[in-house]
Amino acid sequence: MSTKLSVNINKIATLRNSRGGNNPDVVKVAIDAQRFGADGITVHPRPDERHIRYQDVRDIKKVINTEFNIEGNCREQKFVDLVLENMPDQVTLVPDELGQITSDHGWDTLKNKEYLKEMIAVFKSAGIRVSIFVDPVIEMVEGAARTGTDRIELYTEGYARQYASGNRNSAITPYVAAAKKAKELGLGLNAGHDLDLNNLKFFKQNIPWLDEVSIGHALISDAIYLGLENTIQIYKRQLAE
Ligand SMILES: CC(=O)[C@@H](O)[C@H](O)COP(=O)(O)O
Ligand SMILES: NCC(=O)COP(=O)(O)O
Repeated sequence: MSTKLSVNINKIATLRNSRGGNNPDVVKVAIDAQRFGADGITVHPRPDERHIRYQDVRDIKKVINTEFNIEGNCREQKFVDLVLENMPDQVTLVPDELGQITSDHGWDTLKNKEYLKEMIAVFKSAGIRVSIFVDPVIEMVEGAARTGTDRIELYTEGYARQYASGNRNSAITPYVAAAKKAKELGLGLNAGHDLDLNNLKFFKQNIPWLDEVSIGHALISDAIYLGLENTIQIYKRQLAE
């Protein structure tokens, strides 16, 4: 089964915002990343617009010819409105608290079951595929299945940290178990956060039915040395059967 690579371009916007102009141009990068082989573009407009701005989402939507994935916290009505206005292929719901430096946990799908059911229904009724950000915990995957979500996105920072410390077999174990449970329950399966050129191939080899990975920070960092086209092609080769 092929696994799609969705390139998260948040960090292009970080660089652009650091000088106040429009260089690098996030719309041009979205066009080129797709031309270079990305199967999708992911953006994560945060409430403080530290990188991707709400207007970027509108501008990028116009140039999408692959898949568009918008990530964010549906507790922000502004985010919900932005998603419904721009109708991406997928929305990924992430339980970020304000002021987090990055996303660092999945949903408690047991405590938030009714809330998630309500919000997922809003997007699904608009025809948008829904994925929810989940830790690799069996009970959380089972809870996700009860919310009506189409997919889960396994939060992979824990895997990346353990892999980097040399414990790749213990790193992958909870993710394989969670992925098997998701498959058993009929959930689509995405993964993301801190995936990189070192750890991606092993993750895919152990979870071959993975639908999509969304990768940003490491991929954009690698592109500084290797070039964006070359980097996207190298990442895609890590996902090849
Ligand atoms: C949800 C997740 O883990 C990432 O997609 C997130 O978009 C990273 O956000 P930053 O780019 O703001 O670190
Ligand atoms: N959902 C994960 C994502 O879009 C990118 O995360 P990262 O590769 O920037 O850590």
